[in-house]
Amino acid sequence: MTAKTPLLKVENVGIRFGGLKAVSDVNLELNQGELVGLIGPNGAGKTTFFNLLTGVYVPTEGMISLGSEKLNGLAPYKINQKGISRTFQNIRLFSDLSVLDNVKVAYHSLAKHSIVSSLLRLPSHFSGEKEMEEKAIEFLKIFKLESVMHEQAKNLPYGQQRRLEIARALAANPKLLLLDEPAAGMNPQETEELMNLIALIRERFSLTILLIEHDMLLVMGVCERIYVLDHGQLIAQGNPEQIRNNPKVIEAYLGEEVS
Ligand SMILES: Nc1ncnc2c1ncn2[C@@H]1O[C@H](COP(=O)(O)OP(=O)(O)OP(=O)(O)O)[C@@H](O)[C@H]1O
Repeated sequence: MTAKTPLLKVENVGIRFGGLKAVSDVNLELNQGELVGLIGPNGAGKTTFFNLLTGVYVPTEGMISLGSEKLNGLAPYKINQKGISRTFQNIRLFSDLSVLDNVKVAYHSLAKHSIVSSLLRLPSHFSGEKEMEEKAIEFLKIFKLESVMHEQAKNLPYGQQRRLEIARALAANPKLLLLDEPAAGMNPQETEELMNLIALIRERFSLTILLIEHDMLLVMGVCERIYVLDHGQLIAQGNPEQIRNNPKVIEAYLGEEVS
């Protein structure tokens, strides 16, 4: 990939559900290392767009590429292996497992030791497990979850569950991280901590991040560029200042109080 090749390229992508065009003719590019927002009113198609990027839905039109690889039609686990990870609007954790095991499970798909060595309990199985546990604990430190690593995930306060979800997504070592409303349900202090965490992980893991979020303080505070969806179509793109002052965006979404 040359410096000019975008990490993610989305060309004229759309999907139809019966008569509804949930996403239509979307063009979007993300460069390596960018932190970009995706905003829009309820039902605009934002989560559907993430589902298209991650292979949950196959586009009925257009092309999605990660670097030089086409992603259309690949199964979600393949797309994950190629470097796209996501979090969900409604938290999806293994609620009865410990915090540590939630991260270890995410590592398993990448583990070097083979199924055969695991089944036969060969030395390589144990060294692989140990390495995985050490890595998982390192992660939990970054997310300030080390002190609760033996708690069941379901017993964590909401803000910590959100952080654990991001930690799990990162365990797959993605190039591109898709965050679907990570601040939903958080109080202002948790949201601010999350903002700092997003900036930190972007630096630390050389990530590219696409962020769906309704909290405008968060979006405007961390994103370099923002795309705006309305009724499945992109109606604007630009830096936070341009988006804040765009009349179409104000009318469709932001309302006059934000301008
Ligand atoms: N599998 C599906 N079958 C039919 N319609 C769907 C399906 N998935 C999404 N839709 C429709 O597509 C449109 C876009 O929904 P989507 O959830 O992507 O919006 P959103 O921008 O993420 O909204 P919100 O901010 O409320 O999460 C909605 O009208 C929704 O009902």
